[in-house]
This record gives sequence, C-alpha cells and structure tokens, in this order.
Amino acid sequence: MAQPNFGSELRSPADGMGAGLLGGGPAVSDDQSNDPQSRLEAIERGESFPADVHRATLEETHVLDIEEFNLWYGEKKALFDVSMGIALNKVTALIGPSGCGKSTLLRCVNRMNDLLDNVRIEGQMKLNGDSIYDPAVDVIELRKRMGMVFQKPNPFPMSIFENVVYPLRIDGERRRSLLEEVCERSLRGAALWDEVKDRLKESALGLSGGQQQRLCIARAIAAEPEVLLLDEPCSALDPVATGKIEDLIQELRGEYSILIVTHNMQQASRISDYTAFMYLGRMMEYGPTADIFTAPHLPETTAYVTGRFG
Ligand SMILES: Nc1ncnc2c1ncn2[C@@H]1O[C@H](COP(=O)(O)OP(=O)(O)OP(=O)(O)O)[C@@H](O)[C@H]1O
Repeated sequence: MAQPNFGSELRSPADGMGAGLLGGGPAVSDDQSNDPQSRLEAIERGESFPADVHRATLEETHVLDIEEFNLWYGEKKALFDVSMGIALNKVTALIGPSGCGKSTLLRCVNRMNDLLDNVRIEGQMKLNGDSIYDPAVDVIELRKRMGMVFQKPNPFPMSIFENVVYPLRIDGERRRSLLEEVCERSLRGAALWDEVKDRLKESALGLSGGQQQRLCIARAIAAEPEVLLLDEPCSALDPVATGKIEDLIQELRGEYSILIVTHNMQQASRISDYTAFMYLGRMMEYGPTADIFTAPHLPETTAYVTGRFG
C-alpha cells in the first residue's frame, strides 16, 4: 500500500513532510496550507495532495485494500491515487460533494466499470488479499464474493422467496430445506422476516419501496458476501424506510464488512465506524467517523462537514 500521510499529529517541518497541513506532493506555498479554499482551488486546477489517513484505519484488519487506484472515463480522470483499507466487519462511509467519485470507487470494487468500454484503470484492489484486477480473475466468481445494493431497489419480477435465494439458485443449489433456511436467515438478517413470512410466494414487486430495499439487502447477504457494497441505498426512500435501513446497517455491523456511499452526512455520522471524505476524485481525509465529524485534521474536511461547501 502507498505510504499514507498520517495526519497532522505526526507532521512537523522537522519530519520532512513540510509545514502545516500539507504533506509531500506538488509544491504549494505555505500560505495556502491552512486555507481550505486555496487548496480546493489548487485541486480544481489539477493538483493533488497526499490523503490524510488516520492511523486507526491502518491498524484495522482490512477486508479490502485499495492501493494507488486511478480511473479514467475516456480522457477524463475521475479517481486520483486513492489508497485506503476497508476494515473487516465495520461500516465505512464514502462522503463528498456530487461528482467526487464515490460511486465510481464503489463500482470499481466489484468491477462494474468493466461494463464501460472507455474506462481505464491503474493501481490495485485486493479482496481478502486476492487481486481484484488480476487479468486471470474470473469476474463472475469475484462478484459472488460481494453483495451490491443500488440507489433504487431492484427486486426481480419473481416471488419474495425466489428473490432471496437467487444467488444460490444461479449456483445450482436445489435443496429445498437449505434454500428455505437461507431465505429465513437472510430475511431475518435484513429485518424483513416478520413482515413477509406469510407471503413468501407473493411477488416481490408488491412490497413497499423500503421493504424492497431490505429485500435487496437480504438477497445480497444470502450468499454471505465478504463485503457488502451499498450505493446510496436510502436515496429513493422516505424517512421512515430510511430509518429502518439505518437500523439494519447497525445490526449488520460486526457481522458484515460494509462500504456505503451516502450523500447524507448525518447518515454517515450515525451509521459508520470510518468515514472517507473525497473531493474531485481525491481521497482527502480518512479516519474514524467521530474524528472526521468532530475533530478532522484538514480544514477542507471541516469546511465540508460543517456545510460550508458541497
Ligand atoms: N459513465 C461515465 N462516463 C463518463 N464520466 C462519468 C461516468 N460516470 C461518472 N462519471 C464522471 O466521473 C466523476 C465521478 O462521478 P461519480 O458518479 O463517481 O461521483 P459521485 O461522487 O458518486 O457523485 P454523486 O454523489 O452525484 O452520485 C463525475 O465527474 C462524473 O461526471
């Protein structure tokens, strides 16, 4: 993994990392160092700075390692040297203004960007030590190791039961008792069992939006994924349904490793253990959620989490 910048507590002119909040990277005059506006403008002009990665994130066991990852959509660069380790059995939130690359980064984890032919990447991602981008990787098998939930619930036009056991069905599982067991366990895990246990044979399309999203989470956890990828899973839901999904994420914490993209900073602060703040394709600061929201290292993070831009 790229040598991260450990944050302001370790930096001083004496340790060779430069003055103020800036580490290595392209030279920027010191008078910019504590002014979020000038550094954000420098980034808008194309400059990059080392991410401020808090030590706590490095001390975790990582289910996923993202290493100096870059991505281009055609000529346009959308991710710049992103490095981060995603903690095992914890919730990690990606936040940042619209267009900063949160969804792009998430979609790279299960190689969804492979589906676009103008995408080029550099760098590495590893799932439990296995390279995600090794040319020898079987992408279908790789995706089975991950669960993905999108902004809009996407239940399949089939029964609730068949939706949940779908990942096992496509793997050829036919044992009824096993399928029933997985269905119940996954629906319980997604906090939906009590609401649907008497209508498992009914179409999933008859569920409310919030129920459909919990069904999608049940389907995602049915195959016991190594990492659960949630791309703004509440953005199409009302506040009550959103609250239920947030409660569910809290319950899944400890058992599943979750990487979630959210627009909603309150949501990130409520549900995540770690938060990464991104800006224009750069990882700006990554640390324990409590620190990011109450004692961030970078003035840019302070400006963003206090709503001064974005
Ligand atoms: N398929 C694509 N082709 C070209 N450019 C794209 C594509 N998808 C995203 N981008 C660009 O890449 C950048 C990052 O987009 P991305 O959707 O990852 O950001 P985001 O932080 O998830 O934004 P939002 O919060 O609005 O969903 C943006 O400039 C976006 O316009």
